[in-house]
Amino acid sequence: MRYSRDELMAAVSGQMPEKRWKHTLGVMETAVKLAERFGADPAKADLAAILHDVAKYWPVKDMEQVIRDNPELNQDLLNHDKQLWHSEVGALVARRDYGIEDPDILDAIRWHTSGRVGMSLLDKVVCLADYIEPGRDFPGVNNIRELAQHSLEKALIAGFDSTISFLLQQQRVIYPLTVLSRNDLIQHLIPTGGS
Ligand SMILES: Nc1ncnc2c1ncn2[C@@H]1O[C@H](COP(=O)(O)OP(=O)(O)O)[C@@H](O)[C@H]1O
Repeated sequence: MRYSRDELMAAVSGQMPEKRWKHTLGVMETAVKLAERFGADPAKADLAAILHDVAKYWPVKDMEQVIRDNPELNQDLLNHDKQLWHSEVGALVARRDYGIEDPDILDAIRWHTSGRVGMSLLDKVVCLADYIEPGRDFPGVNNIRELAQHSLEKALIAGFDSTISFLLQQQRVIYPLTVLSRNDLIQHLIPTGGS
C-alpha cells in the first residue's frame, strides 16, 4: 500500500466536507463492529470504510469521464441517478490513486450503494454500516440497527427496502441492481422462496 492508514485518512478527508468525513468516521466505527460481530476482516472493513465515499464530491463531469474511460465499470450507470456513480468510481480511484489492491476491499467500495447479486461478507458489512452509522437519522433506522444485532442479511434487506420505498414514494427510477441484490438476499435467507 502506497499510503499509511493515517495518510490515507488525511488524503480522503481532504476530498470532502467535514460533515461527510464525520459520516465516514461513523461508517468506519460501525463497519469494524459489524465485521467483528459477523466474522468479516475488521482491518479490511476499516480500509473500505475510509475510502467508500472518496469520490462522492467529485465533479459529475470527472466521474462521467472515469466511467466512460473504463469499460469494466457498469456503463448502465450513466442512465441512472448520478448519486450512484461515486461507488464504482470510488473503487477505481482507490486502486489507481491510493494503491489499494485487495479485491475484497475494492468490491466493498464498489458495491456499497447498490449492492450486487452474491454480495460478499465484507460487501454486506460496509453497505450496512453506511445505512446505520451513528450519524444516520431516517425513518426506520433504529429498526435496521436492531436487526443488525443478530442478522446482517435481515438488516441489509431492511436497508434496501427503505431505499426502494423512499424512491417509490418519490416516483423515481430504482437502479435495478438494488432490487436484484435485495431479492438475492431474501432468496438466500429463505432458500425455498416459500412463505
Ligand atoms: N438503488 C438506487 N436507485 C436509485 N437511486 C438510488 C439508489 N440508491 C441510492 N440512490 C440515490 O442516491 C442517493 C444517495 O445514496 P447513498 O450514497 O446510499 O446515500 P448517502 O449519500 O446518504 O450516503 C439516494 O438518496 C438516492 O437518491
